[in-house]
Amino acid sequence: MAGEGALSFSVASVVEDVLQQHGTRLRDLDLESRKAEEAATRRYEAAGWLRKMIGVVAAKDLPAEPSEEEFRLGLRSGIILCNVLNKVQSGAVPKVVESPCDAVPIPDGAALSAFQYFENVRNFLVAVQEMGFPTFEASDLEQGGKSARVVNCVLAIKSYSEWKQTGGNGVWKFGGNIKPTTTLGKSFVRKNSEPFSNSLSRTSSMNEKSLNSHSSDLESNKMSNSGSLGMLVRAVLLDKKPEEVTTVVESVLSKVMEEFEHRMANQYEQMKTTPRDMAASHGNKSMLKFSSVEKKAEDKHVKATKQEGSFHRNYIPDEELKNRILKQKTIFDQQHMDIQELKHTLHTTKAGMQFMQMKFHEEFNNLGMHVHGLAQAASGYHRVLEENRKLYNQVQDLKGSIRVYCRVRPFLSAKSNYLSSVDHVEEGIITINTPSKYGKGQRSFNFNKVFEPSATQGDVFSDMQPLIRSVLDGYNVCIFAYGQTGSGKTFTMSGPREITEKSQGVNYRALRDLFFLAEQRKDTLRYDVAVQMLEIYNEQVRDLLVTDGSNRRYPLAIFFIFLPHNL
Ligand SMILES: Nc1ncnc2c1ncn2[C@@H]1O[C@H](COP(=O)(O)OP(=O)(O)OP(=O)(O)O)[C@@H](O)[C@H]1O
Repeated sequence: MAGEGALSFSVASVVEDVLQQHGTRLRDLDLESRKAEEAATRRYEAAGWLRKMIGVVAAKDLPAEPSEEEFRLGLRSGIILCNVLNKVQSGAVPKVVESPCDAVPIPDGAALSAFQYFENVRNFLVAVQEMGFPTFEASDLEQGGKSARVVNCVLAIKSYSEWKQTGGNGVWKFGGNIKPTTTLGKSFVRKNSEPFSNSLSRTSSMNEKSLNSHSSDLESNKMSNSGSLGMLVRAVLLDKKPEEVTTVVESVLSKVMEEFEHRMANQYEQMKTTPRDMAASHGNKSMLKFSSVEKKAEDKHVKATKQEGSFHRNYIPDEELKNRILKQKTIFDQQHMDIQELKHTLHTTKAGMQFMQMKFHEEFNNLGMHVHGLAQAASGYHRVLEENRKLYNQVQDLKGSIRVYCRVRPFLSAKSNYLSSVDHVEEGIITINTPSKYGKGQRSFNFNKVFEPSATQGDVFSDMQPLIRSVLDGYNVCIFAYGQTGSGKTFTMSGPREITEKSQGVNYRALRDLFFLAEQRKDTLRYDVAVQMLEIYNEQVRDLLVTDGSNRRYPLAIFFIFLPHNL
């Protein structure tokens, strides 16, 4: 269809232009003879088709190639026309009056009976008009020289019949008009259809030219153009010298090519415009139902066709248009499905988020309750701890604010054979053998605890250790050693000359415990540690940690010792 549309321009008019350029005798050409030839071709086609439709016998009055007069006489009874129309559209003419004396030919020029005239031809014309075909006047069959409109009407019926035989797909077109598939509306009737009448008077207006050149159907137009073109070419070449023929032919061909390209460009532009219009209407209202969009596109197309009467509009391929609409519908449906799927996903995600938010709040509340419980437990723990400390220190008090321990130093290696004055040790009581003038005597002394010579440094410190904790709880504690020279005071408090971890005395062990406990409690308590070291010797007190090098001694009279006591 597109190809036909592109090539459907009047080739004759193009040739005409070329001939005018070459100064030929175009104006002298016999236009009338050309018209007559064209009319004859169309008439033969109409007659041939009518004969074919009703059979040679029934069409005996209509020759295969009738003159204009033979054509008129063959059809004026209306019988052939009515029968053919009924074959094309069953029951189109309800009643057909056959000739009263069929065997007797009707004399030329003899008028038919009024009965036949009005019944057949009028019924035929009414039916034709109702079906939307180009019609003619009944008098056209009574007067000579008016058969062109009759021919046009017959060819229109022929075109419709062929369209129906091919399946009746899409819309039926004839002479630039669109005929609906179901009903044939009166709005498509054209009464003054002179085929190819203006093929040689080419105008600058594309629309006018289209209307003129397509007043008959496309096929007949092609044939007419072919015949006309042949005549033109022959006429031109007859009075041309042989050397001029090449130039003229070249000009004709180049002009035809130029016109062809021009028409192709126009056709292409229109094909681009139509989908763009549809796309615009689809794009702006993409969410509307497709049916309404389709209807709008159809309406727009029909309106444009009616208003503009553009030939090219009619040649927009219907199948291609349908395919495009179907394709766009498929894309639209797919996008609609995608949107639905996205909506579903969004809904699911939203529900998931809400569920997670609810869970989060639930767990956050649980955590808060748990933390609250822990805080209460911690508060209780601190109360219990405080109670524990009090009880602990009370135990230390009960053990005695002043405790006196006795440690018996073992014999030094050089005096290992000596006899010990200690008789025995029992439950904090040490019994000493004391010589007297009355014989050997014994004296016993009570202590909080008596450490025998076998007691280790660790054994001695184990009884001091609870007091170290009381220091960190705010109690004052004093631990000192008392005894004669060489009895082991330094050994007990510090250790031997070479100190190991095992031989460390009370001072090292007490300080280690103090720092260990301070480290344990660093999250809740902070301790400041200060050291002072004094020597009391020969009734003199000496500061052992002075850093200025002085060796000052203080009289013992001003020195007081405060014993550890519960504050
Ligand atoms: N429990 C003990 N086990 C083994 N050796 C000990 C013990 N106690 C003391 N000694 C040893 O006895 C010696 C004297 O001890 P130490 O120097 O401690 O006595 P001291 O009381 O400090 O004397 P001073 O008052 O003269 O300073 C040292 O050689 C020490 O190693």
